[in-house]
Amino acid sequence: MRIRVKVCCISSVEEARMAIRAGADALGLVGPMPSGPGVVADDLAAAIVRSVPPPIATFMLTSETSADEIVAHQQRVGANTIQLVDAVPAGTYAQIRAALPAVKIVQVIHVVDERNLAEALQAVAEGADALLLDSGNPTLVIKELGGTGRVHNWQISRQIVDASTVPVFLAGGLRPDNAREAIQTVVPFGLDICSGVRTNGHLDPDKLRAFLEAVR
Ligand SMILES: O=C(O)c1ccccc1N[C@@H]1O[C@H](COP(=O)(O)O)[C@@H](O)[C@H]1O
Repeated sequence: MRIRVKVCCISSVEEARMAIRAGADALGLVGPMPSGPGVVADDLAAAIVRSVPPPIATFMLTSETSADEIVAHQQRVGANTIQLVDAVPAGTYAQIRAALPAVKIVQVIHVVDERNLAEALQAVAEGADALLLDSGNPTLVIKELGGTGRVHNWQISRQIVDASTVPVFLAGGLRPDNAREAIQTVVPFGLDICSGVRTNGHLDPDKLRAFLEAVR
């Protein structure tokens, strides 16, 4: 199966073009977050979304947890996919779907221990279109909701992939030199990458090429 690649933390129309030229299937735009290096303002995210041609998917990362705020965020940015980087109350997906029927919902699970398997299956049961397994720590006073550059326990991620009935993306500390091992260990639907293809915060065409070569 062809592994899908989502290039996250896109911060300009030029970076979006570079990622698409290199072979990205999806782009990530990081909204306001309690921490992390990849945040872009909503108006810039909206301009990037408008520049992206089909069939490339645009994922809007949101740390909002109420349906009204999540819907308002999507309406400012216009992305076709919402990536929820924090846990949301039961019933939130249904409320989002009622307001935005054409928009896909991806739930992030921050993988720490075996308890995350139940959390992942609950998100699937609630109707998430896909899962994304990352390495944040939402229990910190200042929440870490992604963009950590750290890998997590891939054996737990593999258990989630095996149990999930929806596609699962793997994120967290992925780089050109660990991408193949990640695919072999976790067998995800796709990989999601931010810091591993950047140099001094900028998307690096050489690292991006090396990553895509390693993956495909
Ligand atoms: O990048 C950020 O600033 C960020 C902040 C809060 C939530 C998510 C964020 N980025 C996402 O984190 C993954 C993993 O990043 P990395 O590859 O470990 O650096 C990234 O793919 C984005 O989806």
